[in-house]
Amino acid sequence: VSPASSHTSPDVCAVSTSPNPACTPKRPLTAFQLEPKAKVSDACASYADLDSLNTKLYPYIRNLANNTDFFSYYRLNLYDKQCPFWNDENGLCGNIACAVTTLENETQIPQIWRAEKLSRLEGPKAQHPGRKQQRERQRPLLDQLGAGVGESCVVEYDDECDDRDYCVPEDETASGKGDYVSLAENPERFTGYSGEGAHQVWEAIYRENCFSRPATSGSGVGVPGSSAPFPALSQNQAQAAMDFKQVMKAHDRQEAIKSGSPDEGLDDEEECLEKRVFYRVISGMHASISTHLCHDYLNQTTGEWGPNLECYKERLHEHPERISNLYFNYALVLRAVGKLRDYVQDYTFCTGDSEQDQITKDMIKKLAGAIPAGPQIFDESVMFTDHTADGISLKEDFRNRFRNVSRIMDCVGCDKCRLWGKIQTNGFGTALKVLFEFGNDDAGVEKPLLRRTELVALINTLDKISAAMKALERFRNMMIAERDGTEVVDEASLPQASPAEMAASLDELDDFVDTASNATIAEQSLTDVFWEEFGLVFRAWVYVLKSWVGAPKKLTSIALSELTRLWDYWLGKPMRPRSWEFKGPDFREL
Ligand SMILES: Cc1cc2nc3c(=O)[nH]c(=O)nc-3n(C[C@H](O)[C@H](O)[C@H](O)COP(=O)(O)OP(=O)(O)OC[C@H]3O[C@@H](n4cnc5c(N)ncnc54)[C@H](O)[C@@H]3O)c2cc1C
Repeated sequence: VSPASSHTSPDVCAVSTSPNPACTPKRPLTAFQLEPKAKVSDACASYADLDSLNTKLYPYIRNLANNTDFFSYYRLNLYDKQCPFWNDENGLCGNIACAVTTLENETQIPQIWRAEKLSRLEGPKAQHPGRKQQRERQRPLLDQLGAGVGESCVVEYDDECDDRDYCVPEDETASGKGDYVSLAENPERFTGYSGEGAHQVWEAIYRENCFSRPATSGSGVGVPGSSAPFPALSQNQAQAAMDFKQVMKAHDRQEAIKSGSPDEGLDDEEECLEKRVFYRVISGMHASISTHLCHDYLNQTTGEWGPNLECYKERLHEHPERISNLYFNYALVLRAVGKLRDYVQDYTFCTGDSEQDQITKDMIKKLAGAIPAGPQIFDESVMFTDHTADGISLKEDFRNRFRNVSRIMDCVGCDKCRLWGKIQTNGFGTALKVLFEFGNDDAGVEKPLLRRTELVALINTLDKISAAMKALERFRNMMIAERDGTEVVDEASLPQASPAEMAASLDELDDFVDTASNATIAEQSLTDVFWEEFGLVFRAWVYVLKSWVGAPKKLTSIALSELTRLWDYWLGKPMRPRSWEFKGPDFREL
């Protein structure tokens, strides 16, 4: 299956089973849905809500992830695990030499820019200490990460596995305890990893983990069964949900017939919310990775790092559904972090270092407290309400498949990509664990323990999505500047804070928490809607007028460009590529 065909969004069953009125029924995904006020489908907040929340939280999340010892080091087994899915013998390419080869003419570019070099981990590393050293707790990492690092915040004390995990725990094997690496020194950015190796991994992630029909469960690790639809809803609600599902299916079928594509998969009753959510998590993670690599891109001509607008256009701007999936992930992970508010109260972040422990705890408590409580952003309670006939729950199937994705990460042939791939799958796994195993805020549910690596992965995953949303904002400004021929007004680069600045940012968040705790995501009044529509119409008029005014200049440059091409042709030279194209208007430009 080619990547393109296997990755079309399985958004075929827009089931609105949600009892939460803030969750609107889902429409098929189009660019229209990226209008700021539109709700992110399957989540409960709009793009604008999430953007404004992120503007407040972003510097704070950055600080937490990058400037606390607890959250800026990660333990993982990066080198000793074999890809369990393929090897060279069966003809599929899975080794590093094969995967990291795609910069053209590697030998002619300076060593430092070569993919192999770019993909390597940097900074200090420390080996996981033995149990005896852990027990003594006096600098158990023997200063390997540097003298200034609070080691009691970084070391993960070995404990038992929990069968409610969504990921393969990093300390799974007795022999491979892994290394500690600095996340701040290994930012997620362009590495040059691409080609067959990278595609194979993405394909495996999408293909091996797509939920199959009950009768053909062979490809994944889980065993999907047939689920009874909507047993947790009242009869009327269930009927309404079924009716809605039928209407959406009929619509999708019509669309498929119109577009001439086969009706494959549309009759699959089992293709619903949870399965779509699974796809969206993966695709949103892929979109976040693409955003980071386009935003922190190496220009191999100048040797400078910076945003690459063409990369953004190709991978994201032209695929609004990918951007939508990234926003969806933000809503999901944010909701999970918000749910940790009470949990972290008694959590020990740094054994023996009460000052650092308190700072870290305060920061995460404030962050969790600033996230609107309840299902205003994401309502997990509508998921996993049904059970399969043979007792295997959809949740278990979902969990198994997620574990499989985290195993596939061992097949990534670039160290830095593997590091961030593993962290993010662990981060999403932890978010799912918190959402679906922690009960709802109260309820006396016994909460499973979260390992240090899980918390670190969760916060760093949130940091990655949050930074990706900021990068997308910057790209949007660059697009507008390119269109209008103006300069981009660049925001300050990412914050690097000292402890004093961190304390100040705590105060700022305090103010925000006060406002946020009273606020709900506001329902719009009729007047708001009127002015919003009015503004839209007005901006559309201005847009059309501007286009008319700019038309003579544009037509002249098109004519010139075509004449130059004709001249090339006349001289028998290779024709230079067209510098213009036809494009419909984009709602985001309004
Ligand atoms: C786990 C992992 C981590 C990586 N981390 C990095 C990194 O840190 N830095 C770096 O430079 N490279 C990284 N890569 C490589 C990078 O993701 C791309 O594979 C590479 O840049 C080649 O890009 P491409 O344009 O060929 O398409 P790819 O991104 O490889 O995508 C393959 C196909 O998937 C589909 N697709 C793309 N995006 C989406 C989406 N969001 N949702 C659904 N379908 C989609 C498209 O059909 C596309 O043709 C990583 C790869 C993996 C597997």
